[in-house]
Amino acid sequence: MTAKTLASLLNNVAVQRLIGEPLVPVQSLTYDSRRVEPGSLFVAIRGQHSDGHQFIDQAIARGAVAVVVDQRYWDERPVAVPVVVVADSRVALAPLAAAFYDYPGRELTTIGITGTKGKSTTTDVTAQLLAATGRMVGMISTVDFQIGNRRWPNDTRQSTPEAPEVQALLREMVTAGCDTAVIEATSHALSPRWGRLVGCAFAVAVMLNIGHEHLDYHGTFEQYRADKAQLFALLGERSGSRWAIVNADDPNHAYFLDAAPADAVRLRYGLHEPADVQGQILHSGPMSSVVRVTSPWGTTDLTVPLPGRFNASNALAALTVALSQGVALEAAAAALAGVRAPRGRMVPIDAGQPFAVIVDYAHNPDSFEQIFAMLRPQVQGRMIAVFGSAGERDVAKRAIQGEIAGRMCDLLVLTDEDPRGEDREAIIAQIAAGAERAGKRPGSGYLCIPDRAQAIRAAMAAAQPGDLVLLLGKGHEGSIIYADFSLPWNEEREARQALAELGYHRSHD
Ligand SMILES: CC(=O)N[C@H]1[C@@H](OP(=O)(O)OP(=O)(O)OC[C@H]2O[C@@H](n3ccc(=O)[nH]c3=O)[C@H](O)[C@@H]2O)O[C@H](CO)[C@@H](O)[C@@H]1O[C@H](C)C(=O)N[C@@H](C)C(=O)N[C@H](CCC(=O)O)C(=O)O
Repeated sequence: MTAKTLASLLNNVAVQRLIGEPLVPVQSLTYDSRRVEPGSLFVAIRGQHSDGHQFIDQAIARGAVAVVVDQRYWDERPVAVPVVVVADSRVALAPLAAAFYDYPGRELTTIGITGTKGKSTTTDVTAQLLAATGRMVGMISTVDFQIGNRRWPNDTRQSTPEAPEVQALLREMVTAGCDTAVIEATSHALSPRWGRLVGCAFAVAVMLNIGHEHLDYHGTFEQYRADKAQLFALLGERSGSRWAIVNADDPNHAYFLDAAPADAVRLRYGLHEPADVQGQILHSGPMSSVVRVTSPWGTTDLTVPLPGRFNASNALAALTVALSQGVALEAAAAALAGVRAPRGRMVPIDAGQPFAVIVDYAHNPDSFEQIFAMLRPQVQGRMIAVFGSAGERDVAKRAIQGEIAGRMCDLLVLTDEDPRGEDREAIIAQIAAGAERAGKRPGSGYLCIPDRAQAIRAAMAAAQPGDLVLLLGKGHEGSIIYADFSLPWNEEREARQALAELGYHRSHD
């Protein structure tokens, strides 16, 4: 980026005082002193573990040309470079970043997707759908980042990264020729306490569903809902057309529509309640579903190559976004039939075998409950689950996972997840204790096979036509961590390999 003056970055920032030269040129922007380079503006943030204000000297030593401090935490100590005192430095980060990167969101059709469940999948599916129908798409999701044809894993440990990362990615998208950005918008990111997505100039806001989650952060359900609804308020940053898209099946949908600017186009999609884009499930299986869609743009039958009714709803959300952006219904339906699940998220593995295989990242009691409850009604045969539990992490959950899986599945194959420094057999024994509580017995109800490759093979060998084999807990992760080494791992590839060994080779799923 070309240098900007400090003063030119402060337009939408609640500045209380500016001490020193306002026209100092700024070459980069960071909230981490360890990433400061000569010419950086360092934004000091008080966090949960440390206070960025303590690293101001370190930042200046590394070449920071100015600092932004939070009036609540700055001790007024003299600083050798210009200082901007703001009301809340965490909140200042997004407007600073948007200004620094020259508001790239305004040059894109920015699409924000929020909800409690299904954000990553819907973000990915929407990006795939728009790309397949001719858009040049960028994406920011928990699993991957994408700019045009380039895709790489999101290693930030955040679903919605901090504002400087978001704005830098959006600028890269513009430079690469993208016209559209699909952004997974978490409640943390949207919360006015953080406001990471301020400045994105959203053209489309999508609400998938609202459950009770993250109440430790938001305090109450009402606050959680209000924080998520910020996405719809952010449509107000956009000049020109904007769309507010909600799931009519969620009882909170009207609340979200109310948060959107009065002139935003409002669209509801739904499988059950009356909606503009109305879906009716004609068939729903463990690996795919067929949905009849009736909409102002016409009627068609949609093949959704993703497991579960829940994904039929997510697909309708993606379809509604595409329709709002002028994609013809038939073209959108054809593109949807070819989408893939994001890496490790409910990925059906179809090599032509007579039983279903799904790879998913589910690795805690909550996600176990959900995935089993969702898939159970769709499985004619038995449900076989392969999973483990992480070493050196939450010990209490192991037996609970075993108990839930024992209650809801027919056969469990207990194996390694990431044993780390712990005894792998001991972890498995703790899971097995939970399975025993649910009435499972070794041999008939559960098998203990620490070697994950062998465990997958044992599950496949046990599967009969109509059964479902669920491979859980690894998802997109690229390794199994042991005490002294990491075993490179690719669950999808391992599943395909195991199926190939049984004689099932079809690869174009
Ligand atoms: C728990 C939490 O909210 N953590 C966030 C927080 O970290 P923290 O409070 O621990 O930061 P800290 O270590 O105390 O440091 C405070 C400040 O000093 C800086 N620092 C620190 C050390 C140093 O040498 N120099 C320096 O400048 C840090 O860069 C930081 O700016 O501040 C960091 C910088 O802003 C965030 O990156 C970090 O997000 C972490 C990675 C995180 O996990 N956040 C979660 C809560 C999150 O954002 N989740 C949402 C939703 C997830 C969901 O829906 O499931 C998401 O969008 O991912």
